[in-house]
Amino acid sequence: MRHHDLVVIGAGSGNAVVDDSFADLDVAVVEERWFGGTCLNAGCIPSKMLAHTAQVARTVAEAAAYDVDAAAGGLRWRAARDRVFRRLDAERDKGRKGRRGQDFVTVYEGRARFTGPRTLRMERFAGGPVDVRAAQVVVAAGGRPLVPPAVADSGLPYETSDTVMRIDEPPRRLAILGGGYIAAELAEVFAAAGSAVTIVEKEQRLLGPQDETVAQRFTELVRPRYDLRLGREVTRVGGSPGALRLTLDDGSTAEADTLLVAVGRIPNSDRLDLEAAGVATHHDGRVIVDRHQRTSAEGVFALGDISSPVPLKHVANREAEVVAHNLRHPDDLISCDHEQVPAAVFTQPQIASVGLTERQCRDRGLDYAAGTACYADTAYGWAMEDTTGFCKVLAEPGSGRLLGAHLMGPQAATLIQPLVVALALGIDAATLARRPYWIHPALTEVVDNALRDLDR
Ligand SMILES: Cc1cc2nc3c(=O)[nH]c(=O)nc-3n(C[C@H](O)[C@H](O)[C@H](O)COP(=O)(O)OP(=O)(O)OC[C@H]3O[C@@H](n4cnc5c(N)ncnc54)[C@H](O)[C@@H]3O)c2cc1C
Ligand SMILES: NC(=O)c1ccc[n+]([C@@H]2O[C@H](COP(=O)([O-])OP(=O)(O)OC[C@H]3O[C@@H](n4cnc5c(N)ncnc54)[C@H](O)[C@@H]3O)[C@@H](O)[C@H]2O)c1
Repeated sequence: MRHHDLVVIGAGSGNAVVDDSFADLDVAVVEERWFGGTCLNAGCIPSKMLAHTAQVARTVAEAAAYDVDAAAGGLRWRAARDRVFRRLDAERDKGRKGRRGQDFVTVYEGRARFTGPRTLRMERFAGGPVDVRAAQVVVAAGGRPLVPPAVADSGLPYETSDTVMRIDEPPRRLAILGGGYIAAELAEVFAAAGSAVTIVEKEQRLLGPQDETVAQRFTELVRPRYDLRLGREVTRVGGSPGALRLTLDDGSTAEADTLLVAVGRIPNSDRLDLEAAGVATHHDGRVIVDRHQRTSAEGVFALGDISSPVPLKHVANREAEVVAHNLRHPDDLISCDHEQVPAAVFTQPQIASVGLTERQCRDRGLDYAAGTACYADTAYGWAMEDTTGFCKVLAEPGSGRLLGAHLMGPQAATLIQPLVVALALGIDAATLARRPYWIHPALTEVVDNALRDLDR
């Protein structure tokens, strides 16, 4: 049996664990699909590159609002897709080649599964299986799209975020199952590319877990753009490939050429024979880790979507830093928390949040105040002719301790960062508003105004 000092399962965020400080060890990385993982190949990065492209198309289409004459020629899908994936596929290949070129790293291309405590079988695509034993293992195998039985059992074709961004033509009619992150972002991409979009979401609002004002206003803003079927689920997928007929739970129907399934993701823990390794999981399939990212099995760590309560890339990256340190420093372990993780939805308008929502404040019985400000009341908001953007800041009355912040509007994902820093460092609302200067007339004034609104 082959021995390695360290085996990393999954070359997404797991790949970031291994740097030159591991060069004195015998390291193995096993990857069954694509170097760079979901983020690079089918997630954050292509979706944002396409979302930005959609935004450019929309800016051109709305240029008249700024007294600019522009000919809206539409989005050339194939060209945009090829531009995006030419770059990203090259990055993937560079990452793979770089790893293969390191003499302290063995790359296994294939699927890993446990056969016992810290022992694994590498089912290689070429060359047959290899059994290995490792002193330490990092499980970073991520997750995959969840496909409900009504779709899976239909025998009809469907797309997921793994495939839809690489299709040859935008569908004339796209139905999206789910109204969360992926639906919100990719609906805009395909609408800009010319698709008529129907969204079927089981809750009454899109982006339900967002702060209630955000979810409500976003849903209303996009209502004229899409055929929204809210509070509905699909009970049957019928028709034929390219001419699908979705039957919803109220008996209504929706016709589509293509169905995109975006109802959440599940961890890949069920494909690793974790029981053999003594690695325990939560009921939802996530690997159980302590705050040092250690699993229930000695010498086995986990990180990213396979274990995280917050399946986002910046969280996976932070966890990878923690694991990289802890592998090398067993007597000086570091940890990460998931308390105040910011998140953004890259839609038009953008959405960003950190900390508690108003509902969470109420559910926890917290006394809180809300300060709000509109983009339309700032000079740069005037420049942008913005009429819908806002910032809401939640704080403890008296102390001004920040509890949460929610923005919807242009550049929200960037504007929220001072609030993220303040929450992380325990800076109260009044200090954040009054101590630093806020550049005039930048969009950041909407954040300053929301903080000052808490005093009124
Ligand atoms: C469409 C989309 C958009 C997103 N946008 C954002 C965003 O804007 N911002 C953000 O923060 N997050 C975003 N995310 C989430 C983000 O992509 C994930 O949180 C992140 O990629 C998780 O990293 P990971 O390393 O845990 O998993 P992954 O990146 O999925 O990596 C896991 C790797 O393990 C491999 N693997 C799995 N099982 C095995 C096995 N048995 N043997 C060998 N290899 C295996 C897989 O092939 C994969 O390459 C998005 C996700 C999607 C789907
Ligand atoms: N900008 C970002 O950070 C970003 C972008 C895309 C994806 N992601 C990550 O990927 C994950 C997966 O994204 P997602 O959009 O698939 O999941 P999601 O959890 O964001 O949204 C899923 C939606 O589907 C609905 N739903 C569930 N079952 C349904 C059913 N049977 N019928 C109709 N609706 C149903 C849910 O109510 C929910 O609104 C996200 O949770 C996030 O972690 C992040």
